[in-house]
Amino acid sequence: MFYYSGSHQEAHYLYKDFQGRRLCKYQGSWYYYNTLQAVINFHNNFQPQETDIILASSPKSGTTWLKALTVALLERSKQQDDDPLNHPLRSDNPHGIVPFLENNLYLKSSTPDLTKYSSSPRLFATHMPLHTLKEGLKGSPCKIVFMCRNAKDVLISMWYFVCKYQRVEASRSILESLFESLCSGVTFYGPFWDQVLSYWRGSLEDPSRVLFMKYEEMKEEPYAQLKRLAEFLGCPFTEEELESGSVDMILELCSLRSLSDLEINKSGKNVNGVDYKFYFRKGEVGDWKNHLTPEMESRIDMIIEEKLGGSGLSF
Ligand SMILES: Nc1ncnc2c1ncn2[C@@H]1O[C@H](COP(=O)(O)OS(=O)(=O)O)[C@@H](OP(=O)(O)O)[C@H]1O
Repeated sequence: MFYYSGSHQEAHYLYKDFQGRRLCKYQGSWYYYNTLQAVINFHNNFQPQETDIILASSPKSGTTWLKALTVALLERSKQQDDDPLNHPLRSDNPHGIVPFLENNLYLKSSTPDLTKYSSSPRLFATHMPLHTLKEGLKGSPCKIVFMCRNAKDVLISMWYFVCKYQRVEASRSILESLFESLCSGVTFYGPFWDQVLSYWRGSLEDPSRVLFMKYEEMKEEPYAQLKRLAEFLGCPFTEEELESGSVDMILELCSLRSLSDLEINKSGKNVNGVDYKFYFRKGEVGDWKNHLTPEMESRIDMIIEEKLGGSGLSF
């Protein structure tokens, strides 16, 4: 058992993930040890600004897409020239532009280059649940956007990602291990349901501060959802922009096909050495139907009913 003495909270090494890596529980969520250290660093060192924007999500829920869309929205007022080739999304992956708050590489630095969006508003991302995020924000009223995705598609997306990253075949046994972890709640940043519910409730309590978005709705009605995001962030599209097709241009720039076609996303890597191309796959709703057995489907459905029933949130 591991006791984290630098905090009033206890963190226990209680479980191992499907690869045998130890996970510690902290404030109700499971972290690898190095991420837990980064969360503590965030709590201790982060200096929020009121205008900061935090993009939150569960892993494999559309984080890359949300980052790209938000960068593109904010870039409208920052672009110094009209040359589309100078757009930051053409020379860097969204993960290179919007750093995670729980990233030791940034937060341990004595002169932290926290974000390429270092002028107001700064942009950050996180997979932490809302209560853990709020502790580091220290009462700052910054805006938080959460992207949620159907748990079954998240599972399949994670399966493919992990296998590509580990350079192993996407076998049924790995899928079954990930499935068991999802159901037991012992997943990196999990339990999935608790994390999603924290933001769902936060958005109901304070809709001007927490925007709850769904990957499936983004796919279904991208135009309306992008306008919704822009309005929430305080940078709505003007009539002129709407007439000139600005919404569609941003959606096209941030589409999976356009982003994954860029050289940076074909050959680049993130600060942890992960190939950027691994962040792009099919981007489909319902791909789980091709992979989960009826038994797996009904077990997840039962857990969703048990955990989310009565909350008003459904997938
Ligand atoms: N631009 C864009 N549009 C739509 N969908 C996209 C986009 N970029 C990435 N994706 C799909 O999102 C899945 C990866 O999730 P994340 O970006 O949350 O991954 S991560 O948590 O940041 O590692 C993964 O989903 P799956 O295809 O189902 O695996 C990606 O393909």
